[in-house]
Amino acid sequence: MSQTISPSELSSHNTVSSLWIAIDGLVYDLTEFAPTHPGGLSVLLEHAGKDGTEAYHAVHSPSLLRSNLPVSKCLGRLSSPLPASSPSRPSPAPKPPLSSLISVHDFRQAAHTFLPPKTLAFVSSAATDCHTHGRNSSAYSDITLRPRVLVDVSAPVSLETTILGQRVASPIFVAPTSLGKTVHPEGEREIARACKELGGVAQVVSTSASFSVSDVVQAALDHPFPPAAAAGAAAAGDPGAEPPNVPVFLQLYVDKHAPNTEALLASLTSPDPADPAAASKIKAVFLTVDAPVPGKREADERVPVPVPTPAAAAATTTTTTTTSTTTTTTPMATQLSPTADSSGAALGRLMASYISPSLSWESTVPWLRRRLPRSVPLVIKGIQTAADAVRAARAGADGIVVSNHGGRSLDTAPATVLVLLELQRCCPWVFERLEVFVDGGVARGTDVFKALCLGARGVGVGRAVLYGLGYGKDGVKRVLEILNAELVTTMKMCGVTKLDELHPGLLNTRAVDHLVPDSLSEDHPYAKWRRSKI
Ligand SMILES: Cc1cc2nc3c(=O)[nH]c(=O)nc-3n(C[C@H](O)[C@H](O)[C@H](O)COP(=O)(O)O)c2cc1C
Repeated sequence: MSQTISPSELSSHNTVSSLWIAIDGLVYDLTEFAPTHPGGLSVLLEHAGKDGTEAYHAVHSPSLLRSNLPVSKCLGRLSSPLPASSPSRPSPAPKPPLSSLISVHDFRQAAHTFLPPKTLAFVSSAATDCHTHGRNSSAYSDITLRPRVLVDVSAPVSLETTILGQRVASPIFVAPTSLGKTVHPEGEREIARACKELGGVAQVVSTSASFSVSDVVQAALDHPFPPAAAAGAAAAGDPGAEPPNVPVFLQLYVDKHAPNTEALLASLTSPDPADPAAASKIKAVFLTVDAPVPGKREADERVPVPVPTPAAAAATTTTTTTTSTTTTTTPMATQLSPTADSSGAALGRLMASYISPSLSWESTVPWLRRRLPRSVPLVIKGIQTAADAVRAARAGADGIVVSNHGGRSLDTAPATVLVLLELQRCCPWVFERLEVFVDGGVARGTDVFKALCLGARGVGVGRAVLYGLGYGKDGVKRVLEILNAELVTTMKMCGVTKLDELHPGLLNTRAVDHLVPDSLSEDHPYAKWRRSKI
């Protein structure tokens, strides 16, 4: 790597057959890697022969290059720095003070005022007409509570429980979401710090996160214990008291190129003698199965693809890849302009190009089970029918997440709380065999309460956490604290002070019962399949 490379030499390697990019003053040969780049080849082509530093850091962690590319692909140092561009980004709108936000809805509204348009569209959008997205939430309000009164609820409520054998501070967990850096420069690492400060909230880290799961675990390990937990241990006079747990799970998208996934799992699960934490880096794997192809999220597709100003265009052709734009402040969006196609420019779709569409019960689940130590539970995320919950149990999964990707994958798929009811009706034994989780549309402590009453072991929150992340770790903490506090209030109002006292009898589901399938049959109850007529 002693070689120095001039800007003019760099600029001559700007094609698919020879694709070099400078990042942080070093020149990388990405020719072989480019076709498998998760964000697509065309993003790299935009930066080919140029300085991609800013675009790279907008979405990736500093360590990602080092961990994914052979050392030999770092060709040398750029002989002279490329002139810095002067992007004309509008300054972000001021944020309402954090202390003024007292509900998840407040956070959502606030995010609409300050997140850049492309980021907001990516985070908030859902598939096509957004029916499922809306019903995920509205189905919770159709289920009513049956409070018990004149019950002594003076005892403090502890939300501590276990998820997949891990001690957690709350049954509410952080659902996996991709590209955290589009919301906050520290992305998923900042979420990890918030989870630790809350005493060990479980966090599922996406394969498409801006930071690797190892980086996220490290951020949590490096972050100080919450003062309350430290004080509690000291007050108990127990120096050996267990520190707050760091329950980080990996959400897995299987790569079209299976060896990439195998290498990822091997690196995260095999004990590394030089790194005692390595063996415990991931406490479970959540295999996502509800997005074999990307959903059609029109709000995300529609946000205008930024058109570089003439000045910026000139700058990009001669010196730098950091385009200034007239329409957006999102660095990620500026990277993606050339990749917009006849379907639009959705970040979700562009990021999903590496995900394998050929997973199956027969091959994928046993293949994955063989690649994971027995101590690492396997959870299937994206179950939407009782029949598939049964398949997951029979395939040897340790858990399932009833999920429709927050309504981002297939519109008019059922609201997730209705699927929980379907499981209760058609295969109640699944709750004994597996840990059942649910996510989608959770915005209130009453929603969490209802899901727990229906047998959920934990309840995931996606967008709400990202809206909180707009304020960094304190925002994430506040979102989760609000939900925890609302859950405790609901429990006490319903005459309950312990999580294991929650049961379906605290709910009235009659308004939705007619929507819940009543059989495991794969057939329609009366419409007949006449294949010959098709
Ligand atoms: C911006 C965004 C990115 C997401 N990325 C992923 C992902 O990479 N992997 C995954 O399994 N689910 C992903 N999801 C789905 C969430 O894990 C979760 O199922 C969903 O957000 C729950 O619905 P909610 O947002 O209404 O809480 C994503 C959701 C959002 C909003």
